[in-house]
Amino acid sequence: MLIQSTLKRIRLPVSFHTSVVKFGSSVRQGLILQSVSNNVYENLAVEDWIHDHMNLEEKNVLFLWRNSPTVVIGRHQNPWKECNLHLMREKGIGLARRRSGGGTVFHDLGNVNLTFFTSKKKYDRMENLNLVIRALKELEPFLNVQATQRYDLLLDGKYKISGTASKLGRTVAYHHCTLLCDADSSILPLVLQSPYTGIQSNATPSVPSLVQNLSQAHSSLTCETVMDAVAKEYSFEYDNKPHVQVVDPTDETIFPGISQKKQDLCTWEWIYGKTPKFDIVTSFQIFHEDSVIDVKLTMAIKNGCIESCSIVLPYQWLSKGQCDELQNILVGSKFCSSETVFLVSTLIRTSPQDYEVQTKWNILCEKLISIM
Ligand SMILES: Nc1ncnc2c1ncn2[C@@H]1O[C@H](COP(=O)(O)OC(=O)CCCC[C@@H]2CCSS2)[C@@H](O)[C@H]1O
Repeated sequence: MLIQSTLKRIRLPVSFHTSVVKFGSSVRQGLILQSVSNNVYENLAVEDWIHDHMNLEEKNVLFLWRNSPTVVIGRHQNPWKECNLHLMREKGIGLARRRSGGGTVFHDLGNVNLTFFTSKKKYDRMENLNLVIRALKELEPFLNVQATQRYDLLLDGKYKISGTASKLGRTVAYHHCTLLCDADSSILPLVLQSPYTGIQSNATPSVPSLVQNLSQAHSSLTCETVMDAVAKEYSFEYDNKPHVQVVDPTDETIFPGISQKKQDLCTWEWIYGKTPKFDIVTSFQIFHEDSVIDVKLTMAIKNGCIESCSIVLPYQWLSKGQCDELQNILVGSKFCSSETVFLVSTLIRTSPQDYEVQTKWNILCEKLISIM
């Protein structure tokens, strides 16, 4: 049966079989899946699942998905360098690290994501982007949209409407790209602007651009019309009737083992801990009881954990021993505000009833968590 050649290691349930059969038995097959979920971790888990389990030798897959407001960083990026984590927490905007490389983008329900899965041999980003351009031109024939050498899509030669990233496995590959249709363009530049200074890192930097929504150019270009048009063009490419299979990424009967994949993508160890090793070299001032204290902070952070920490300040303000106590408690801990608050409050509780020292540790703790 066809399904046996479709799947390498797993068995798909009946609902999937039916849709697969619908696409006939020709060698060129294109399956279109659309997620019902707006949860970034669930959608990234679908990508992982298809990458790990589907046989893409005789079948290409297009996955369409949208997320609630989230910043998505590349595999080798530093979130503290790429975005404003405080603003994101304040606004309830999530953070996800994807498996592919490249830069940082903002997603919300006005942004469509397209993932093109193929065998490694058939992987061709320009072909996919040309398909997207054709789809957009079906909707608005005079739309001025071009692909660049770095696989961005530009509107009117100037405004980025799509960014690309990809993952090449041993035999399979995927190319995924965004399409800004009607995203929140006022928050986008604010969340992608890091307020933190003094980060020294070799992590992949993003390449900022001027962005625009497609709906701003033509009100007809909404997420729905654009997704439909891309699905139509993709079907046309594979001589299929346009048929989009709606999938639920939490359905273990369709995607066995997917909840574990989602869990992996949600962990602190993946999102923050995978940040390439970096240093923070910075200085700041503390205003305390009519005096100004100059503080120099140097930290090395590896796997998201503080490997070394040096706080240099006038010892008349905080003795060397008290300063060392603070440094020592931080070394080995996560570079994370909740962990730092917990550790400093533990330090305060175990110390003698010295109110002045407790206040000073608290002030330093506030400064530290402001950069986390
Ligand atoms: N949603 C979206 N679409 C297009 N461009 C964006 C978007 N958000 C931000 N930007 C702009 O791109 C740069 C970063 O460009 P840069 O080239 O550095 O990175 C990318 O493009 C990565 C694209 C990843 C696509 C994946 C597909 C599914 S999961 S995420 C950023 O500073 C903004 O100026």
